[in-house]
Amino acid sequence: MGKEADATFFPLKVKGSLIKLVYFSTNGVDSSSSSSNESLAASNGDRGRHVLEGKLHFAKFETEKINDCIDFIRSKQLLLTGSQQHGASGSAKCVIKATGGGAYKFPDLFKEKLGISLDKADEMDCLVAGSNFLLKAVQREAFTYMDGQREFVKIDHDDLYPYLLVNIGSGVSMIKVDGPGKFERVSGTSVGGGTFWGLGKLLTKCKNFDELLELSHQGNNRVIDMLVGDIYGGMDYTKIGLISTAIASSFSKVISDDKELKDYKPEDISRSLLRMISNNIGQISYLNALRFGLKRIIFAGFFIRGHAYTMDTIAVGVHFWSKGEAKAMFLKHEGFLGALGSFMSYEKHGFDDLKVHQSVQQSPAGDDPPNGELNENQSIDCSVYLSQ
Ligand SMILES: Nc1ncnc2c1ncn2[C@@H]1O[C@H](COP(=O)(O)OP(=O)(O)OP(=O)(O)O)[C@@H](O)[C@H]1O
Ligand SMILES: CC(C)(CO)[C@@H](O)C(=O)NCCC(=O)O
Repeated sequence: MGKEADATFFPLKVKGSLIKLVYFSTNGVDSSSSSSNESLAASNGDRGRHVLEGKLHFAKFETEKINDCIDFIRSKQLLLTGSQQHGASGSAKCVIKATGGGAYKFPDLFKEKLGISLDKADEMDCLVAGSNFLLKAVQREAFTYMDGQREFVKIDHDDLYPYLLVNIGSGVSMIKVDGPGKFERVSGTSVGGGTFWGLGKLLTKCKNFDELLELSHQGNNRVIDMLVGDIYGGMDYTKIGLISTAIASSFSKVISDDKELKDYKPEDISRSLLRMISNNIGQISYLNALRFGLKRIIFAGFFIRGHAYTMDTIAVGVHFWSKGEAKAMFLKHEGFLGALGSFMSYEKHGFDDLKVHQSVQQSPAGDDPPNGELNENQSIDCSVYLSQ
């Protein structure tokens, strides 16, 4: 594969099931000598600094295929740093930012195979930095999802905080974000994306996550879940606001069925499981939003995968419990918050010669893939500032 870029900076989020990689490529344009870009630098009080125009790219790899990730880094020649390119610290050893458990697990492998050192960045700091960056800098990033419709939300920068960030990875973290770098992890639950994938794998024999998610499209959870109507002779329980089709108890129908696991369709199991976990996360999130008076709940993490049924369940749950007061929002680059945040942290941790220009535009909206998974192969045009 040919050389992808002249200057790259790439942080990793190496965790539980997936490795996320965000990298910057310039396509060889150093704008410090171009008059139009010089004036851009000057207008930001950054006269004299190199400005690199380029793109942020996003990639993910299953952790068990870490060698694919290493080959990718090698084949794209991601090992050049911007400062090396500019001769500022040509002899500097190559250090990459990494967050999550893998930063603790894989340093030797990266050292041995690529000769690079992993510099650990705090996971929560990175999640919040990544989320704030996306919400503030990237247009057409945050959206609501209702009745099968995605509606992009224009974020007013003066009215962004506070919000609740719910990161649904293997486990779930709920973080009250009050400003740049100002946040508190207020809650969490171990019933998250890993639970869906783990239980789903056991119960359906699916070999990969995409297969399990795909199955949920075709399933019918009523075969597995006990509905209010099953308990109340097909009627709503109007007095407490529960319609007959509401789930009274997830998975409870199987108790009275004289059936074994093999008698249930994997697609029905997958759908019930997805509904149970999404509902539960939606409800705990709403309760935490209520606890702190937050109106905006941003859901991220790779569990979501731009999946219509997942987003619908979460959004409907938040709408239902908050009686329309709180709003669930989703992000296009939902799974890359931590990796993006560690990208931003190059600035804080010794690489103080790197800044991402905030007024980025996204590549044309036409890039959106039709299957609703929006977060991959969606590069973001941006500028990186390098001090001399
Ligand atoms: N291809 C995939 N393989 C495995 N899991 C996937 C895949 N795509 C989506 N997922 C889901 O994403 C979850 C992991 O999400 P993510 O990568 O955001 O979190 P993480 O960083 O591994 O977890 P945590 O934050 O709890 O440490 C999995 O548990 C699974 O539900
Ligand atoms: C442990 C982390 C933060 C690792 O990413 C995540 O998996 C998580 O938030 N789990 C939920 C743990 C809990 O709050 O019960």
